[in-house]
Amino acid sequence: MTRPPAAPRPRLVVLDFDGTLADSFPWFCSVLNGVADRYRFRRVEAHEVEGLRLLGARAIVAHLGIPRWKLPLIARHMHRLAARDAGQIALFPGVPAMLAAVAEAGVPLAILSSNRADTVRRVLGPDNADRIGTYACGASVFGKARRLRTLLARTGVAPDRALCIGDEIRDLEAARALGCPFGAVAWGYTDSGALAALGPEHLFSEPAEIARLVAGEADHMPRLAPGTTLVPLPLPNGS
Ligand SMILES: O=C(O)COP(=O)(O)O
Repeated sequence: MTRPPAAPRPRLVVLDFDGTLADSFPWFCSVLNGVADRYRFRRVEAHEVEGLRLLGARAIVAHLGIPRWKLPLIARHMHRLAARDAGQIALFPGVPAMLAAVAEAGVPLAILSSNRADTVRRVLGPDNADRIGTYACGASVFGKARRLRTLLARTGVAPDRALCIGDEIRDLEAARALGCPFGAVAWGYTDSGALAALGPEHLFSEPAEIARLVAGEADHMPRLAPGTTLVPLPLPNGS
């Protein structure tokens, strides 16, 4: 049996932050119900968490009964709390080595996050932060596609050579909207089976796999079926 040809090496790796590089889900759960009380949306009981990890952000927002107009206020408050608590949030094991290996392979790194750039840099620490060429931070919850479009335009990288990596369905949707390949990580906020069901080009089970793929050593990664083409989706309104 012949193997599918290895994908061309990416010219840019675009990383999500929370749930992809930063292990912030325990912190997120610890502050969520306080934010729910303050902004009057549904509290989340411990037994609901696994079910919510199967859903995309739109479905979670609907489940919590959050009206669209409140979302930017809630996100801004959450990001203030994250800035306050940045010292409690750690990177996933293997992330610093992955960033170093990708940088060593000569492939530029960008971060595309809804979180604030100052918080992202603090959690990364100075050595890791210096490896990131571009910070596209502060995207609205559903505004990542627009940020990604700007990032691609600024860097001049063709969408099919920009490998986007994230842990949420909205990360995958942003990549698809621009026609970028997407690698889902199995260690983040969204359940890995729910991400796999959407047919990401790659599914990573540990950060070292990202480095191996980018360095061109891994043509065994799960891929879309041969013949599947990436069709850019229209950008959702307001994103
Ligand atoms: O802080 C958030 O709202 C989520 O951040 P992310 O975009 O890095 O996942």
